[in-house]
Amino acid sequence: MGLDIPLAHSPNMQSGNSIDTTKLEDLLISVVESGIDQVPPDYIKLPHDRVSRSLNSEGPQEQIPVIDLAMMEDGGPGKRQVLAEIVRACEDWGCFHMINHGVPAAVMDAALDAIKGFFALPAAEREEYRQTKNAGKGCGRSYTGQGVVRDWNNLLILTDFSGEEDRKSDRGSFYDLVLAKPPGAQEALENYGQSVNILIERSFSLVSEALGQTPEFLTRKHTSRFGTVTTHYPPCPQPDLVMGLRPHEDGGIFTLIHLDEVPGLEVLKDERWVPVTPVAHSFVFMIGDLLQIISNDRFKSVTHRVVAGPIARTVMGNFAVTSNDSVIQPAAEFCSDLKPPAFRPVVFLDYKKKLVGTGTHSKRVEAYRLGQ
Ligand SMILES: O=C(O)CCC(=O)C(=O)O
Ligand SMILES: [Fe+2]
Repeated sequence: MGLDIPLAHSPNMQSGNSIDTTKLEDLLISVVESGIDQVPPDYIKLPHDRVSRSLNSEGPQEQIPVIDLAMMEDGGPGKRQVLAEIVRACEDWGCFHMINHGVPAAVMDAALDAIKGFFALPAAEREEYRQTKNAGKGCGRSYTGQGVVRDWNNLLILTDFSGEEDRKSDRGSFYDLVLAKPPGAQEALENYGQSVNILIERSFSLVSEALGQTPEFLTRKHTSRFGTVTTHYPPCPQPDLVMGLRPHEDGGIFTLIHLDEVPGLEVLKDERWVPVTPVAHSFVFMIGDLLQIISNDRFKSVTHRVVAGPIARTVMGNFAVTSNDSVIQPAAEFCSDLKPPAFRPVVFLDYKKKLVGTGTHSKRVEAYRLGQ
């Protein structure tokens, strides 16, 4: 979202033109359901953009850290320990599994079941939720644009991140998309939004403290907002030719990814791709680009990708962002004579418009580095 939506996938922002590409073609999921034993040419990546198995098959497989927020409950020492673990995970990995985070397992299950239920609807019913031109919500695909090799996924965008205007918070609903199908979906998603919102606020505080600041540090400077983009990866007959989701960093402050039980997510560590083993009812916390800028490179956004596989996979990405007019720049607290600001300021709305690379990966945040 990613944004490209957030951060990684914003279709409107990616296209840079006014062609309503989402209306011109069938959804990938519908193509797959029609019965194929070969992937369509539009999805075949150039060899250097494919999954290179040899890179991650050597040596013992490391795992991203698992951090248990329940350890904070007894007060002082527990909280210090959790914060120390968060600092270490953010510095070493840029991500970690967060468990016992307060979002009830039943709420997580109901929301993910609603999204899976949507993707299991008859094709004609899914079409009612197709993303249309100038609406950054609904069912579509990531990384539109001419000449772009598609990624092996479909999105269901619940929050419209593409607008020039910030969404009003008084609508009584967490999400822009109203999902009437399958039955009960909207209620499940509203419950989810309410619970995840609390965890997002808590995470803003934890990250602030992990950076050695007060719990309000980030939200005093940057209004907290969050939105949800769900991604479905249909079963793929030739996974080695495609990419579920290309390498990218999320363009928000941080992301909480809610995985199902099917593997596929990989994070880049020390130039090696490390598969993330799903942990039931965890959220995978990932540092986004804005936090890298604000922390002046102390916490770096994590590069990640998704490999396709023979089994369908569905995830919910919860993107912590800020208001469109928020100016993102290295905070004075992280700058000194020895460590001058590494990035020039950028307004969040402008950052969102910055395209993610269409082929070989390059970090978006580097475009704002000073002295380049
Ligand atoms: O599918 C996943 O595990 C990750 C999705 C992702 O990276 C994104 O939506 O930005
Ligand atoms: Fe992402």
